[in-house]
This record gives sequence, C-alpha cells and structure tokens, in this order.
Amino acid sequence: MNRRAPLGVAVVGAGRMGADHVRRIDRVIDGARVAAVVDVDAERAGAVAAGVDGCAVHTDPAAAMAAADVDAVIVASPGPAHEAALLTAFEHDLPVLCEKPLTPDAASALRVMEAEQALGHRRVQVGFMRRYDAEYARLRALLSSGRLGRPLMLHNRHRNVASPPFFTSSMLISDSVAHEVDATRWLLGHEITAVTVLRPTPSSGAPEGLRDPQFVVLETDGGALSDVEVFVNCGFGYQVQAEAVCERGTARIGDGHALVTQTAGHWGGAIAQDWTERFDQAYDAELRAWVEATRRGEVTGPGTWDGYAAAAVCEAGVRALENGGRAEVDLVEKPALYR
Ligand SMILES: NC(=O)c1ccc[n+]([C@@H]2O[C@H](COP(=O)([O-])OP(=O)(O)OC[C@H]3O[C@@H](n4cnc5c(N)ncnc54)[C@H](O)[C@@H]3O)[C@@H](O)[C@H]2O)c1
Ligand SMILES: O[C@H]1[C@H](O)[C@@H](O)[C@H](O)[C@@H](O)[C@H]1O
Repeated sequence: MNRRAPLGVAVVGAGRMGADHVRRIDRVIDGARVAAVVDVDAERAGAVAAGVDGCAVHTDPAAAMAAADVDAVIVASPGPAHEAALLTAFEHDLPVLCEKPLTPDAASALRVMEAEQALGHRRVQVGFMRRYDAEYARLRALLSSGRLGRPLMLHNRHRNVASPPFFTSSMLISDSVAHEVDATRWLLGHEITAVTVLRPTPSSGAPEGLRDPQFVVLETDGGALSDVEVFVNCGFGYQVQAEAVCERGTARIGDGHALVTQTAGHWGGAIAQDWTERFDQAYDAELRAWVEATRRGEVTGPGTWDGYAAAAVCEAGVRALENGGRAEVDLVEKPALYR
C-alpha cells in the first residue's frame, strides 16, 4: 500500500449498511476511495457503484480482494457470510472493517481468531459503532473517572420500529443485543460470565412466532449487572438508552433531548426512526478512525477478541432463550495477540 495515495477499499455487501459505507467513503471521509463494490446480486452492486469514480463491480469477494488497487476491505454482508470474507481477506493480508456480528456463533468466531493469530498480527476492526458515539464515549469517560464510584448496574433499552422479515427470536440476541454485550464490556471493562433471558408474552405487533420483546440480564466478572430490554417491533421509533447506576450517582444517555419543542398544547421532540439517523455521527467517526489507523498500518478499536467474546456471550444468550433460563458463557483464554 502506498501510504500517500488514498486507501483503496473494497466494500463486500451492497445492502443497507454497505451502500451507506460506500457513500461515506466516497463523500464524507478523507484518505480513502471505493475501489470495488461486491455483492452476490450483481445488479445491486452495480447500482451502488454507479457514480463512484473508478469503482469496479464484482459478485465474488475473492476476485475483488485480489485486485491490485484494493488495500483494505469493509465486510457488510449478512453475518453468516462474514467468516468466508474474513478468511479470504487474511489470504491477501488485507485490513478489514467487519460489520457486527464478527460471525453469528462462537465456533466460527474462534476460527477467525485462530486464522488471524496465524497471520501473526491483528487485521480486524469489528463494527461496534457505539464505541464511537459521542454520548457513549462521554458515559465511558465519566465511569472511568471514578467520580460516581463503582458501577453497580447498567440498564439498557434497545428498541427498533420493526424487524426485517428474516428476523428470528434468537437474532434479537445475536444481532441486536450483541451491541449491548459489547457496550457493557467496553463501558465496565468486565467480561460477561452468564446470561439470563426472560420472555414476556410477545407483543401483538410482532410477527407470528417471534419472541419480541425479551429481557436479558448479563452478569459480569466484576460483579456488576447489565440488563437489556430488547423490543424490535415497538412500532414508534429507534431508541437506544443506557443508565449506569453507581455507588455515588447515576448517569444516563439516549434520551434524545437534543431538540425539545413546545407548541399548541404539546411538549416534546422527535424520535429517530432507525440506526442510520441515531448513529450517523458514530458511523462517520468509526470509518474515519479505521481509515486513519489503516493508513498508519495500525489496528485500533474493537477487534477480533471483542467480536469473539460478543459471539460467545450471544451464543449463551440464545441457549438461555431456548431453555427459558440462565446459561454460563464459555470463553477461551485471551490469546497473547489481543492482550
Ligand atoms: N452497526 C450497525 O448498526 C448495523 C446496522 C445494520 C446492519 N448491520 C450489519 O451489517 C451487515 C449487513 O446488514 P444490512 O442491513 O446491510 O443487510 P442487507 O440485507 O441490507 O444487505 C446485505 C447485502 O449483502 C449481500 N450478500 C449476501 N451474501 C453475500 C456474500 N456472500 N458476498 C457478498 N454479498 C453478499 C446481499 O445480496 C445484500 O445486498 C450485517 O452484518 C448486519 O448485522 C450493522
Ligand atoms: O442489524 C441491526 C443493527 O445492528 C442495529 O444497530 C440494531 O439496532 C438492530 O437491532 C439490528 O438488527
């Protein structure tokens, strides 16, 4: 890679997230260009690449990654396709920003982690973008400062307007609560040791057979508890909130009080409708940090260990969901590459 030239990025998966990342690299972020768009659906890849100067279109990730002008990869295909894309990127020793989840289960995440260790250096940043959100960053700084004393509990709410048609009951955990799993680990600096899932009677607004909402309790090795209400068919908005309860006070983010209006008998503000709106600033910051680190030859941000730990916690969560109770998390020892 020529460190003076813009980073040539291949974007694998041209759906909602992939198309948004293409736009961001093309129009928002300095220091990178979209060298290729890849999608199994050639028409979709072509439509997303249209208007991006000098951008190749592929249906096979391996062909894109073999191209001379590709220096790095963004993986934005569905979770089950991530392992193959990551292993191909490793064959070319390419840095990767991989959307969450790293992979959908612990065994495949472990295989990815072993393959990265075989390379001998870190290559992967996982797309846990909440770490780049200004409100989450402020909460973490406050907790780390010790001003409020030791965190005892985190209360999280994760609401989506509606789930996509392919969403299953276990995806409320592996696809949605995966964010709170990472946020809990990052905010508290603890590993999660056990997961309990409680299942209220499903909302009549949820698709037939979907266990929505769910209430998840995460136990940590530091003794703090983190609970998550996940409700992916709430119908009214995209809400991500967190409140930390500490020994000497509490701190809360996600109330969306940026603009409050009062008019003709009404008081209130607008509620974001999806993640592209709520986390727009976070995605910009995430991509900018990844491009800058990659150009310096470094990997920063959440990595393969974090992706693996989240996958292992979510796998325990899915076991707890199926059995209607509590499951312990089984983590391998942290390899030296990630310490
Ligand atoms: N960080 C976030 O907040 C956030 C938000 C939404 C989605 N995501 C993640 O981003 C990823 C993509 O989600 P999405 O909502 O954009 O999905 P999507 O269904 O809109 O798009 C996925 C695209 O990948 C393509 N695809 C499928 N298999 C492929 C393969 N093997 N190689 C290349 N392309 C392939 C599909 O044709 C489709 O165009 C998922 O991992 C998801 O969890 C993250
Ligand atoms: O893939 C999406 C994405 O990760 C969103 O940030 C989350 O709110 C949704 O629940 C999930 O399905």
